[in-house]
Amino acid sequence: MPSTAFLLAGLAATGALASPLAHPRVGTAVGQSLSVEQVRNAQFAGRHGPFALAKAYIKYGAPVPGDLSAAVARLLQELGLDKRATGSVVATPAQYDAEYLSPVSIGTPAQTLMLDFDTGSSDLWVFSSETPKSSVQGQTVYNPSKSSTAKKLSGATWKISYGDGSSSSGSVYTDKVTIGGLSVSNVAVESAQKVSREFTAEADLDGLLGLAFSSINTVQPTQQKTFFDMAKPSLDSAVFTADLKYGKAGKYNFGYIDDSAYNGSLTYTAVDSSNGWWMFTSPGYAVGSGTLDSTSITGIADTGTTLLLVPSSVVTTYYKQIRNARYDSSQAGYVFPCSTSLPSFTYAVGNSQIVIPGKYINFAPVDSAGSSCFGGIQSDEGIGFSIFGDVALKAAFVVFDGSQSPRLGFASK
Ligand SMILES: CSc1ccc(CNCCO)cc1
Repeated sequence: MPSTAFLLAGLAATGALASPLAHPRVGTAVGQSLSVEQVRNAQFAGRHGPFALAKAYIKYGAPVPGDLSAAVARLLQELGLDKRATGSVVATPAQYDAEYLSPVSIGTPAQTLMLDFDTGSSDLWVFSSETPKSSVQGQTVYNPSKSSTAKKLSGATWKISYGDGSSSSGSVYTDKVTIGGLSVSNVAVESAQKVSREFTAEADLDGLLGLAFSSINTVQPTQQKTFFDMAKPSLDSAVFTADLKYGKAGKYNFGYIDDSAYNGSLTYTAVDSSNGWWMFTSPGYAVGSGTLDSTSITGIADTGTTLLLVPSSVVTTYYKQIRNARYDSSQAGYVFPCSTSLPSFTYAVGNSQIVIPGKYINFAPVDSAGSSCFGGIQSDEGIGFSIFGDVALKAAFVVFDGSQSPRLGFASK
């Protein structure tokens, strides 16, 4: 939270604390008389006593008394003039864009870990000094005992399982967390005392940073807020954006929308957050240059899932267009020759459309021979809803709007 003095100085600089009447326009001298017209200072932050009083203290370099400072801080908040913070951080793809990792600094002095920002879950958990050594194979660990700002959340525990069968659990600390210049104090940092083998195998992944809704955070007995929810009060705008890319680094921004990062305009669509996810309904889809099929697809925007998982009927329609594509039961998914030129897949968002280029849908070879490749579009069978994972999201600039009525914005890029 910027200091009151900082914010006041900022207001003063913008002229918001200046007189309501400013920039007198010098009249014309006629004979001996001179008329001076005064104009209203549109930037004046209104008639607020505390600002006027504080201005006098600032003008004469006197310290602003505590209660005046508190009155000013309250006024700044009421006027929404206290929001200044934003953040921006790179998102680097692991091999085959399986996941995207971003540097996150935790504690004092900073301990920087590479975390997977996951809009499909709501726990910030890390490999730590409490993770069994046998389960740590290359990861960087967070050591709370080396952070002067770490506080043990006494009696708190967490335990999470993910859709891909992986899991982790442990104890909880609160500490300062900084992402791309945006620092938030007292964020719940969940220390892993157990991790499943899938996480041990991901040497470059030091933990997850959940960006779904805090209602599905797993900390007990007292549920904790996500980093985004903790950051919201100081953000310019209650949003974060995901700009993931095919085979190269993308970006997560917090608190603002970079209008230079996308083409055309953003199309917003309603979110059902009742299950804690960024769930929305796409009104239709198309394969290649085909016409839009008005089969709607309801799913979650999930940066922590690699693939696009949709209803089997949609999957069949897509792979029917590809000669030599087949369902390989040993891989539990559709595969095709790696040399195949794949059709695009389009998903509608409101009245607009996001086109996933065919090459994004060649996920990875299924064997070292590299002859057969695994599709980036697979079935959502058994999940209960679809998942717009990285294969879908990296074709768009996505706004996660966490205001009073959460919504998602999509634009092509
Ligand atoms: C083992 S690497 C890993 C990365 C992200 C996640 C969270 N989302 C997955 C979809 O269930 C789980 C495991």
